[in-house]
Amino acid sequence: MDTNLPEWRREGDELRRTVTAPDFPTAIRIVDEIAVRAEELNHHPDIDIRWRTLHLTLTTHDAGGLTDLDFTLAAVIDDIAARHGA
Ligand SMILES: C[C@H](O)[C@H](O)[C@H]1CNC2=NC(N)=NC(=O)C2=N1
Repeated sequence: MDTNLPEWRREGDELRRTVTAPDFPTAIRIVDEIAVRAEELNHHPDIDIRWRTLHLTLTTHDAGGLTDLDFTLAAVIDDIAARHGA
């Protein structure tokens, strides 16, 4: 990555990251915290929940590609995940 986001991979116009939480309730708490911050930023990830594993995809639909908001939200998600031991 060209930014300091080693957990994320770039696939076309998207950033993707997998988060593995310690257990399912923690995974849901992570999603809930992401939801709060996503609303504040008015920027929303696609989230696929599989037991304690979250597959997150970021892109800016309005722009048809990646913008600063995607990289900002990626860093926010990294912080939330780290605080939950994920
Ligand atoms: C109208 C509103 O600002 C847009 O629909 C926002 C909402 N959240 C969004 N989230 C994401 N990931 N991409 C967008 O383009 C986007 N657009």
